Amino acid sequence: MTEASNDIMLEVRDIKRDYELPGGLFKPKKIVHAVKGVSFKLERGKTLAIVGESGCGKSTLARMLTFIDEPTAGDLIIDGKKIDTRPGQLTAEMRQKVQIVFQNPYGSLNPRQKIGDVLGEPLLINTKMSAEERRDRATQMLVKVGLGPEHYNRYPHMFSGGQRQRIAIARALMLNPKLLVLDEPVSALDLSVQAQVLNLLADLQDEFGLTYVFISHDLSVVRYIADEVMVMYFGEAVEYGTRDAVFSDPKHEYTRTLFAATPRADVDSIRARVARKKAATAA
Ligand SMILES: Nc1ncnc2c1ncn2[C@@H]1O[C@H](COP(=O)(O)OP(=O)(O)OP(=O)(O)O)[C@@H](O)[C@H]1O
Repeated sequence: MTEASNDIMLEVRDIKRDYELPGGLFKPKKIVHAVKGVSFKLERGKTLAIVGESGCGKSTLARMLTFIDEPTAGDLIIDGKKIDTRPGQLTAEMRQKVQIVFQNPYGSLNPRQKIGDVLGEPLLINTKMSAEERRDRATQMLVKVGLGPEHYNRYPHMFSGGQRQRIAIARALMLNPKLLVLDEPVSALDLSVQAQVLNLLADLQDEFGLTYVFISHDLSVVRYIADEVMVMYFGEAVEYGTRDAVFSDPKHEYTRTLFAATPRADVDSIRARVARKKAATAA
């Protein structure tokens, strides 16, 4: 069913997610309203950053966008199609269209799997490609993310955190997705490595026309990467607008507090690093 304009990659309408915490003998069961009705539209090729402190519902939203969690209510429209989020209803095509990259580059790769197999697995499961075609595509993707063909036969422990995150990004791209949900993808990395991975994400976005939902608690990163910003607070979107509008004129008290708590130097230092890195790459 076509529902949205062609320019819109992702539309979320009043999405909610409740969790039921079991009660005990004398304790009634409790409902946690993790996401309380969030709506937004995101154009193709753009980045929406979702920001907020721990427990505000960012990861729950990310899990709903990537079909890991079923919404309690609300609609999800991806690439013009309304998604039937009930278990077992999702098409393989839609599953391939949306991929996720998690925060922890150490936990997200199987230590016993060679990198070539990590990258080849989605192709093995979802396509009819031959072993040689899978190998070629995995090797090409290694190069795209700034690694090399020589890394194909290595194991995850042989890589640094930044390299592992590059591998996780490569794996997410193997099936040509259109939408990438990045859940704190650089939070576990050193600042200089963060800048490199952010640059890589920006380059890949340009090259493949990707749309990003970028979850972060780090305002300096958000300021660099986002076209639009949503601030979540206790499961609600308390602020939503273009990056410049949100940063220059935050409407909600919580956003102002959040901004006041982030030293300006952090923002400037990461921007400067990214600019230096870009200049060095261009030279
Ligand atoms: N599976 C679950 N069962 C019960 N409650 C949950 C579950 N997952 C999340 N919650 C609750 O929902 C709320 C939102 O959690 P969520 O993990 O989405 O927040 P977050 O902003 O991503 O935080 P963090 O950055 O710490 O991951 C929290 O109160 C959390 O305890």
